[in-house]
Amino acid sequence: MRIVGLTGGIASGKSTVSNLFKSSGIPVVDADVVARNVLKKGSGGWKRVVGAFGEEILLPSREVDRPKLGQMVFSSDSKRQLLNKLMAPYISTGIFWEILKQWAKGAKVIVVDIPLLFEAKMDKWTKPIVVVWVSEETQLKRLMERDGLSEEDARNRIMAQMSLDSKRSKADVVIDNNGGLDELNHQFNMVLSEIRRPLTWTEFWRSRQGAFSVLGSVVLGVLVCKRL
Ligand SMILES: CC(C)(COP(=O)(O)OP(=O)(O)OC[C@H]1O[C@@H](n2cnc3c(N)ncnc32)[C@H](O)[C@@H]1O)[C@@H](O)C(=O)NCCC(=O)NCCS
Ligand SMILES: Nc1ncnc2c1ncn2[C@@H]1O[C@H](COP(=O)(O)OP(=O)(O)OP(=O)(O)O)[C@@H](O)[C@H]1O
Repeated sequence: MRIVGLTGGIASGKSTVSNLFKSSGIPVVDADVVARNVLKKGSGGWKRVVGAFGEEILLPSREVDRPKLGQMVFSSDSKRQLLNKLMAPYISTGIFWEILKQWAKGAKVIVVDIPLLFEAKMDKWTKPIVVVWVSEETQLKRLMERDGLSEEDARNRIMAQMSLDSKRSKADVVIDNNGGLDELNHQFNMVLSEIRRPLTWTEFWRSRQGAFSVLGSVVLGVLVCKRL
């Protein structure tokens, strides 16, 4: 199985690119969705986070007040590091299960959309790594517009991540998303053909088909040996 890493910065366009992959029939594991499930009321992650940050981060429904928690962690490095530490094991386990589900379904190529792929050192599990890059100016503008944030809040969120230029330097494939959606589509089609190229042998052995081939060969080998 080929596990493509999709990353970038906040509001650089990862979800937009993820949706293009999904429309092309490629399954996507979304780390933000996994992280949201980790914070659902009553879950193990919720208990740890509420234990550390206190009940003031809860809404009357006892769900986490995400904008409030966001405000706290994106304006304090130590609080953000604490949240990352508490949630990381749940998020990585959640991502692992989602990948396993796709493996069991027989997917040959999957995309994992992880905003903090490099920061969380998960990059070694994915190949190739696609970085959706935009200039700081575009990033700030799109983030403020999409989330209705002040410039200060938007800058705090951008500063909480590794710079997009550093991420670009670690990428196997870069999508420059400064232009419009037509331009993005054009680049995406090139990335898609790269990602759909035949699996390498290593990728094949990692797929469900590869594992069954190994199992089949072993069973056949044993049966042949028994007859000798
Ligand atoms: C702080 C929280 C509650 C804010 O929730 P909110 O709904 O406002 O934002 P959302 O979850 O949609 O995240 C939006 C974007 O913020 C960025 N971001 C989220 N968490 C972090 C973080 N800890 N450090 C840096 N950037 C982050 C990502 O680019 C993400 O795509 C939430 O982001 C969270 O639980 N973060 C910790 C979990 C995490 O690390 N998520 C990233 C997945 S790898
Ligand atoms: N090429 C583009 N032209 C114009 N707007 C775009 C383009 N690509 C993305 N956008 C817009 O920019 C905003 C951010 O994009 P998107 O939500 O895909 O980013 P993201 O990287 O997934 O963000 P996050 O890290 O917060 O999940 C959205 O409002 C989206 O519609």
